[in-house]
Amino acid sequence: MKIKVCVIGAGASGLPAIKSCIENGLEVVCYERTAELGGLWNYRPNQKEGGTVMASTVVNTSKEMMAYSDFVPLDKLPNFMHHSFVLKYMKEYAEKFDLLKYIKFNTEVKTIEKVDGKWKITLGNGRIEIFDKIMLATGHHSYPIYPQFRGMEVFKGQTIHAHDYRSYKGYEGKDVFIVGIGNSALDIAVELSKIAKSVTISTRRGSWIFNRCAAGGMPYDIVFHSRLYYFIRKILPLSLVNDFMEHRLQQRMDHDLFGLRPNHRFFEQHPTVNDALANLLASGMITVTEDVETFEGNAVIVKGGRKFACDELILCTGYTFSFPFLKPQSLIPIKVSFLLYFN
Ligand SMILES: NC(=O)C1=CN([C@@H]2O[C@H](COP(=O)(O)OP(=O)(O)OC[C@H]3O[C@@H](n4cnc5c(N)ncnc54)[C@H](OP(=O)(O)O)[C@@H]3O)[C@@H](O)[C@H]2O)C=CC1
Repeated sequence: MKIKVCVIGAGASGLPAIKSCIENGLEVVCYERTAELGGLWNYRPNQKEGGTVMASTVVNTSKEMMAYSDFVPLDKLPNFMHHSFVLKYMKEYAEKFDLLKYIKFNTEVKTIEKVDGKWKITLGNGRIEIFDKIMLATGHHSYPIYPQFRGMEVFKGQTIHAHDYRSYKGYEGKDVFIVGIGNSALDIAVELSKIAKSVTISTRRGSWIFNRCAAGGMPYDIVFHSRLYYFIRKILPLSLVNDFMEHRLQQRMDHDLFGLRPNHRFFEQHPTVNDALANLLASGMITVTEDVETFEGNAVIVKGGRKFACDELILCTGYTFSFPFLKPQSLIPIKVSFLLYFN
């Protein structure tokens, strides 16, 4: 008898998971909560639950590095794709390998329990299904982290998390204050710098800012995975490789001048990728400042005492993992979310 596998989520991971099951002779069913595949890449402006990209998102991994190894993206596609191209690519992948027939759309998984060594799945419509194995492919951009800052209760402006940001509309002429310096923060800051009255980014420890392309226009992530780079990283001490990278980044933008230099070395953290920030800092359209200290009615005060007018506070403070449908939650212990990527 065939092993019965349930894949939950028809996004970037769910699709190849279905394909692998078929290739390995397993019986597979995929449950997808929404009406379309693509997960995060399925842009839904009015989406509240789950995650979705913003209207202008261009992925910061090159198509050469993010592609499925068995489905090469078309040459005519740009190296760094707008989210609509990413979604189209995923749809073509699903069609090419005939995956759609395994996906039950508009089907939410309510609970997953382990009963007598099998997985009991209760669906939104109350139906119960039993599987031998499950694969969770539900993404990790659904549960935003909301930091609590001192004095936040007196703030009279509007507060949202990057999770709920879709486009620049509504921010025209506003004083915008952004917390965090990850990729969400910089994509939003760059977009709003063109239309807002002011855009300030607050960071508690800075970041190395990296460009999509290396000198000569080759995507950096391809250069990094070349044999030459692997060789260099193997023979040289990491501190020297860090020195080299940091020197290159300093040549593009002085991280000290703009208060961006972090305590960590380049290869110690996920880098922030942004091509426009350097110019916008140099032209005063974006300001970088210290960590938040407290709030006033329509202002944010940062450590050291500087005060910034603020109508719109955007928390770009990242995400946590959660699998609320697991009963009990301890079925997958989450100690450090980072581990889930690698284990
Ligand atoms: N164009 C693209 O391809 C995009 C890709 N992404 C990806 O999505 C993922 C999520 O990105 P993102 O949403 O930026 O989240 P990240 O987790 O990458 O960044 C969160 C930021 O918030 C800061 N932060 C967290 N908590 C606090 C706090 N209490 N006070 C002050 N600062 C805080 C962090 O600072 P600290 O470092 O000090 O912890 C960090 O700067 C990443 O993998 C990113 O690469 C996101 C947007 C666009």
